[in-house]
Amino acid sequence: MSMFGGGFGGPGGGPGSGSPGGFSGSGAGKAARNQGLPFAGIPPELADGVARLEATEPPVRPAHEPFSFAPDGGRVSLWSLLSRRPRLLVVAAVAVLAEALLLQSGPYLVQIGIDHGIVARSAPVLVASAVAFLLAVVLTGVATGARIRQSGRLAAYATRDLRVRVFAQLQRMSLDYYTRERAGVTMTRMTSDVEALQHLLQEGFAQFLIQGLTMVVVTAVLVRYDAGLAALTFLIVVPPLLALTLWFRRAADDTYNRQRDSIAAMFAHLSESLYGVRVITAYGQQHRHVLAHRGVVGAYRDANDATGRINAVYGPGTSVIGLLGLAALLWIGGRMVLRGELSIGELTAFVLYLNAFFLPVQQLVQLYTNYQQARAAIGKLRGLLSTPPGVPSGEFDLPEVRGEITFAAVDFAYERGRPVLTGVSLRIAPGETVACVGPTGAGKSTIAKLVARFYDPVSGTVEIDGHDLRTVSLPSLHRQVGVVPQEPFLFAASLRDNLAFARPDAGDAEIMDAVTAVGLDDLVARVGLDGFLHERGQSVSSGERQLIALARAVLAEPRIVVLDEATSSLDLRSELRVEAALDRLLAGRTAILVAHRLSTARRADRILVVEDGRVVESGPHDALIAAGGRYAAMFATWESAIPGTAR
Ligand SMILES: Nc1ncnc2c1ncn2[C@@H]1O[C@H](COP(=O)(O)OP(=O)(O)OP(=O)(O)O)[C@@H](O)[C@H]1O
Repeated sequence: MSMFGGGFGGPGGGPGSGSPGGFSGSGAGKAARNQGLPFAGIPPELADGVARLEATEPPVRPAHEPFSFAPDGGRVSLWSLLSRRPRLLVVAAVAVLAEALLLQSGPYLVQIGIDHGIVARSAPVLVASAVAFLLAVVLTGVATGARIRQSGRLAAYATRDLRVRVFAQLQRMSLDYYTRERAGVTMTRMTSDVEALQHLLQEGFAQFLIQGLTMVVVTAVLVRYDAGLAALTFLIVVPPLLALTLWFRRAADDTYNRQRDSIAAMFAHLSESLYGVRVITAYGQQHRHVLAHRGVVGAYRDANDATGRINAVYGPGTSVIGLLGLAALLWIGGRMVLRGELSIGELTAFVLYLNAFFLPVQQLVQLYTNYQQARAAIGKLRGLLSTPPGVPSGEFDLPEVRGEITFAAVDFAYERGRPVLTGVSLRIAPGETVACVGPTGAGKSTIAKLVARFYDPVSGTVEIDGHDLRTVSLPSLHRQVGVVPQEPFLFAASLRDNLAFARPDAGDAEIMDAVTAVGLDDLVARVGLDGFLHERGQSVSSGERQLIALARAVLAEPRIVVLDEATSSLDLRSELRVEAALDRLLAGRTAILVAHRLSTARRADRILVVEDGRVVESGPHDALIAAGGRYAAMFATWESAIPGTAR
């Protein structure tokens, strides 16, 4: 899009020149005018070309995905994932059934060919059985193709559903979850854990059915050929196989859980190191981090080693049991052929079928490993999905509020036994601006967080216009409470998307109003509304980040503003711009500010001094100065420390 705005602006405006033009002619025209260039408009042949291209595009259905704050419940199983698309499931199951049955016709046709063709010296029977064999091979190929395609689609849908469901749950979780859980662990749930399931769903589900069915069919056929021989063979094979499988299951439970946990630890360390790369580089701690990573990767290696060890026993163990069964069959069956109780064709078919019995056992061993892995992954996902949000949404839709905030005897603690706020009671009138000041760690930000309902009080209530926030629905609350955090977060997206984050439907004119209100016009002129901001806003200055956050809040038009003032100091010009933007944002709104600069606090209607989780003083700047209490002392210290603080 910026190509149109920049590219046609004139000789000086290359695609990278970043003029603010959008696709619309007016935006591009404005850009050109800003540069003092005549705007030639979009050439008609280009516009026609775009129209033709649009006409050939298939209609795009808007994405539909219901979302609510109702707890997920965490019921997730392989069956629940597959059964959400019953039609696809039935088609896949039919393909599996056809494949399994067709696979079993081979040994039977071989037996007919030997006994009734070769031994009976009948060429037509031999040819007929050979043709039938060929046909069975072709049909098996077709059924296998259909099975792979359908089960692949089924797995792709099931994992897509699961990913979206887990993501929705993450959106539902409140801040306490994100404090507790490391980002890397959450990433593992979404990547490695879901992938472990995908593998099983894609191949495992069909293979389980095919191999299971094969075993049932083969058992029936073997019994029909010679019930005694079949019973004897199973007696030799089944008990040791069962014992080995039970041992494997117990051992796998533990080792695969360890594997999941160690992958999560590895991702957690990786993501933290990526986020913290600037600190690591600044303090030259790369080597220490490499060693630490070696530690977590080593734990993952150990877990893989453990799974490898148990697989090294289980896989060959089942093979040996199968081969011993085959040897026993040859010995017993061979003697029966010698005694004339069994034809040579029947023994051949018996041996082939027994082979066909053990092939699935081998496959099932592999699948069982996948299954154990997937079971561990499901356990972890279930844990995440069944975690209720610490701050559940209420039912009541908050109507348009006047903006009165009341704290009634509020106690709060992030961790049990470590109180952060004690007995806080206060009332903020509609339209009033209140600034919280006090020593670091006193609980100022916590008061602000309770107003935005990032957390609930341990006891007491926080109310807006007399409505206890616990009863209020979160979307209706967050529509009316705008939060400007201490460190504004910017997404890797265009400036427009970042500004209009709270109101994606806002038009360019509204966005530009907000931009002008906070004095960000020069940034927009430089990078354009379509200009791309890099991850976490690294490509803009810290003052600009603060102004973008303020413009975002202006555009959201909240009744109540909760603002945690940035502690990073700005140059005088930027600070004055931020202060002016703040005035514009707070005008006519109820506001609670966490003020780290007393220059901000003194301009508020009222100041709350917070110490040790209690409000110890409250009043306008002049009154508190006249009272000569803690605020007056803080202010005197601040004034003497910073020269020229008359502002
Ligand atoms: N998520 C959290 N989990 C546990 N303890 C926390 C959490 N957030 C803050 N705290 C603790 O709660 C206390 C109050 O923190 P708060 O952020 O409200 O202080 P503040 O007055 O805003 O400090 P500052 O001026 O440094 O921002 C501090 O002791 C802090 O260590």
